[in-house]
Amino acid sequence: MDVDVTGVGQAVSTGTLPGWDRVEQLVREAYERYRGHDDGVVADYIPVLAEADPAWFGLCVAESGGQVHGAGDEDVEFSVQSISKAFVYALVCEAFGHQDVLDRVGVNGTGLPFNSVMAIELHQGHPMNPMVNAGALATTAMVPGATPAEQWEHVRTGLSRFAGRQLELDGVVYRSESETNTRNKAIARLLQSYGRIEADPLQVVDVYTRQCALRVTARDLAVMGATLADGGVNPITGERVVSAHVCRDTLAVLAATGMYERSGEWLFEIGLPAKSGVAGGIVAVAPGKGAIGTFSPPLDPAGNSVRGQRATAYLSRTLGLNVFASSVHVDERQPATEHEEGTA
Ligand SMILES: NC(=O)CC[C@H](N)C(=O)O
Repeated sequence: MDVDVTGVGQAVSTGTLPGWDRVEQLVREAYERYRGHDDGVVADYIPVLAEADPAWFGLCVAESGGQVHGAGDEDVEFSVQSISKAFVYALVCEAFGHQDVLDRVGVNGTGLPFNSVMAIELHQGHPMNPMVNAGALATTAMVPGATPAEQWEHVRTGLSRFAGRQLELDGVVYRSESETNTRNKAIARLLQSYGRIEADPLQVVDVYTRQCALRVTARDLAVMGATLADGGVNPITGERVVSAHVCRDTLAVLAATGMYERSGEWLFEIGLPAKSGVAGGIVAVAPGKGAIGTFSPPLDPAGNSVRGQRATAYLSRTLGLNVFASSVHVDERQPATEHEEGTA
């Protein structure tokens, strides 16, 4: 609803920050601004990911009220990869309460790459947080289900409820990663050796590999993120997926660790809990307001999409989303951040 709250005949959207009344325009602007940027490298350690078109670029903003605004390749499907870690973590917290997961997995950054084995050794087998592979494997091991097939179904239906549509496995990505994921198998065995997982490590890796191969779009990511922003209620379907408490905990973990070893810089500049995946997706969540989903395959050395980071930084500033900003006004004079300029 638009009402005149300015007294001078200017319509302002209610219940949101000033930038939201031109969100449609800003999404298009972000697309135009970054579509020509071609820095970054498409991931190839999962062989099939190397076939992605480096020009793909889609973005989408989903508001808590259910409005969705997209641009570019917003409906191109890609594998969710590590972004699944955030939502599986939420599902496991919903099932067991966060304390159990906190004790087993932790919430502190490792300062090391997402697939680091050294990080596990440095912390006596503690996986440290659910957003690196060790912690994600320990989290997936906790997913409810009597068999790996039941656990996989719990993950697939759970992530589908976040997205508000049935998500499907990308069989090609699943097989490609299954044939090459010796490192994740080693990480799972290492966790087993430290008594951190009791289930069969290879079966845990298999469920984890499937969860990473679920197909999503930038639009799905925006809706999934907006469900976390909304305290666990999907803004499109109206379904409660997880509790508000679980959302709060998940967003705190994302703020601390979601962008790998660049999480501190990201939070400092962009001020939003976020999660990235090596296929090129990023979801960034503005609690109580909505979420931004982006997709573009070329990555920086930490594994975060280059165009996705820049577009999210731009939208965070222009929509006034930084969670640490005290003002409810979007400061037009606020300079562009290094992430937007590509100098970060
Ligand atoms: N950062 C990522 O997206 C990594 C996910 C990938 N499936 C892996 O385990 O290596």
